[in-house]
Amino acid sequence: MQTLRIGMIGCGTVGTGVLDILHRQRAQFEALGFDLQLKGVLVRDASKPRETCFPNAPLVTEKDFLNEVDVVIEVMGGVQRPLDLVLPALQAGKVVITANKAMLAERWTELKPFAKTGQLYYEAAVMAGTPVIDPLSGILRSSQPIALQAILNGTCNYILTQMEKGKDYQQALKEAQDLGYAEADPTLDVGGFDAAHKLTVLARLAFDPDFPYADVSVRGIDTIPQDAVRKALDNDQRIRLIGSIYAEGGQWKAKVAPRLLPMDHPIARAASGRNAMVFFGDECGEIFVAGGGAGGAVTASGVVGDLINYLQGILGPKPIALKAGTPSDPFEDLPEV
Ligand SMILES: NC(=O)C1=CN([C@@H]2O[C@H](COP(=O)(O)OP(=O)(O)OC[C@H]3O[C@@H](n4cnc5c(N)ncnc54)[C@H](OP(=O)(O)O)[C@@H]3O)[C@@H](O)[C@H]2O)C=CC1
Ligand SMILES: N[C@@H](CC=O)C(=O)O
Repeated sequence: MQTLRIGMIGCGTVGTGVLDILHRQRAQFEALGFDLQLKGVLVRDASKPRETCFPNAPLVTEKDFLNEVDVVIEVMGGVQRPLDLVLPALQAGKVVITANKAMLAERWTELKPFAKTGQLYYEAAVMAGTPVIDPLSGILRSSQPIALQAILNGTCNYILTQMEKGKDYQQALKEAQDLGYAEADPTLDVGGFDAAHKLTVLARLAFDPDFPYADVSVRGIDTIPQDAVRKALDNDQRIRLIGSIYAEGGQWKAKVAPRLLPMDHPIARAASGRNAMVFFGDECGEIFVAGGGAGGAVTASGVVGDLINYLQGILGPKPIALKAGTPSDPFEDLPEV
């Protein structure tokens, strides 16, 4: 049995879920030949009560234990602070698993070299535990990508679904926060920026490794009136916040915007709080993936899935450049709201 020393940064909605899975799945890690040792869990307030089944989780407020681990799991959030914590670990040759799409999108210059070496794992950063990074960096690479369209933010999908049921925007946002879906700053969700972070991660992974976050055109749902949501329903349509990547003039483009979707559109059927993605590839055709996109347990399952991949000898996803091919606008018939 090989000992694997783990250090975790953050123990909130996602971190608590990670601790639970690490405890519940310990037989699986042993079956893979690993004895996992949790050396520390960095938090702001170690005395705060936390609901986790992990016995005696070593909660600390000092980062020194990170020098003594093999794998760092970052589920804290933010941009500069987590980057300052994970970069030394990556530079020391350690593996980093993160759910932090804001850090990935905004500080790619520093992180990309470690994505290239396969030290950086980030399945949970996009669509939580619903697998998209894994297939896009694996089996779907055999196809020339044409376009991608997706619901990438669980909070917005929850809010819009609840507004369809007549609930007020503020009440629906409060519920999404209570469910653990929203970011610490919910402006990131409703303003479309969280979806833009995730779209950037996807764009770099499957289309252009250097796609700039600043090039994503972003609109959110914070100005969508209840009337518009109702009117769409009356016409057998739904308003959803859609992220899209497509080719135009020989270049990849990325856009986040609220759009009108026919009720029977595959991604319009994603239930309250869930995410969905359609990927169009020349050879594979249309591939549809849907599932939980926010919340503690499902996101934690993506994080621990990365750990299991690492333990099985699978490297983190490597970004590869693919030429923008056939000009495509899969949204011709999905008007912006
Ligand atoms: N919630 C979700 O559905 C999803 C979240 N993510 C990403 O996962 C990450 C974590 O999200 P989530 O769990 O919801 O966030 P939470 O706000 O619930 O948890 C954040 C954790 O980080 C700790 N923390 C925050 N700042 C500091 C600091 N300066 N020093 C030490 N510890 C700190 C907090 O400590 P304390 O507990 O003491 O306050 C807390 O344990 C984010 O990057 C988010 O974008 C990704 C996919 C889905
Ligand atoms: N705030 C995010 C959480 C997961 O990434 C969302 O609502 O989708």
